[in-house]
Amino acid sequence: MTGSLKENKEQGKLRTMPQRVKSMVITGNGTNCEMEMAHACRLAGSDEVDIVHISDLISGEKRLDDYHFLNLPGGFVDGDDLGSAKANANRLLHVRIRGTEERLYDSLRRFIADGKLILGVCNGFQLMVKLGLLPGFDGDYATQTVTLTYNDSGKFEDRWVYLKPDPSSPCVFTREMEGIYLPVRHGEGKLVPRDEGILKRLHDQRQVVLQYSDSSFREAVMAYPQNPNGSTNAIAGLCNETGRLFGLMPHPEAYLHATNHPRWTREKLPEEGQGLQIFRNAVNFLRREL
Ligand SMILES: NC(=O)CC[C@H](N)C(=O)O
Repeated sequence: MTGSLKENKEQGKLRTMPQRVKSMVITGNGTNCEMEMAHACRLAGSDEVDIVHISDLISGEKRLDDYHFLNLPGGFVDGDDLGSAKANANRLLHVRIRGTEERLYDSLRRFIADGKLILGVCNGFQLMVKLGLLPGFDGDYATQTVTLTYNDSGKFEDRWVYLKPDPSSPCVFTREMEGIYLPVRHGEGKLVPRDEGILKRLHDQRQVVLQYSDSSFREAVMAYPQNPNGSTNAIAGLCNETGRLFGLMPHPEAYLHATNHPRWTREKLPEEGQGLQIFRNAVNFLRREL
């Protein structure tokens, strides 16, 4: 990380070379969107992208410290037993890295303290919430204050949704983005805060990054099917206070190219899918800031 900075300082100038951005995509135990996440990171310009099995983090073979951008993909980790991502959250919280006293969670805390970026999609968002990484009030990441639970419809929802971003949110991933159209595919996407105070704080601190909306992207919508799960205040995505941790139920890695769009043969669409901008914002931010 400091290599290029040091080299450039030695040449008597501040960094002129762009920082090399290394991305990790965690997989294993039922994750199934890791290839698409890795593809999105590569298209966004990440210099290195590794798909890493969680067992290789536990064994110490791979280290979070060696990366800048952590991707937590969608899927069915541990078969959704005990509630989506709950068992995996406990794994991260309590399992120690082999031969050390450090838990995976400790390395995650260091990753966050270093100002790096984490993106959780669907099952990855569920993991962040159950770990307390989101909304992560006051950096108290071990306390869970919101959950993602069963859709009001009582069934798995697989549809495209309209999303309204909050332009005043500190989220680095959605900068310059207006209305976004992306697919959801989940059984447990309804966001429920612990109490009214938590909900108020989420809105006051502009941590509600995305809301399910009408097709003009103007109004947040509580009604089904635009709001596919009955999520409180139509919340589809949250960031932490710094905007560097972001989780969302819809899948940005599933709309990288026009041909991913359900009506691509009938509508005139830009060649690039809207989801890619989320990854590009992350990579560009890391190049600038780290
Ligand atoms: N696509 C996903 O990541 C799904 C997450 C989780 N298995 C659910 O159904 O809610």
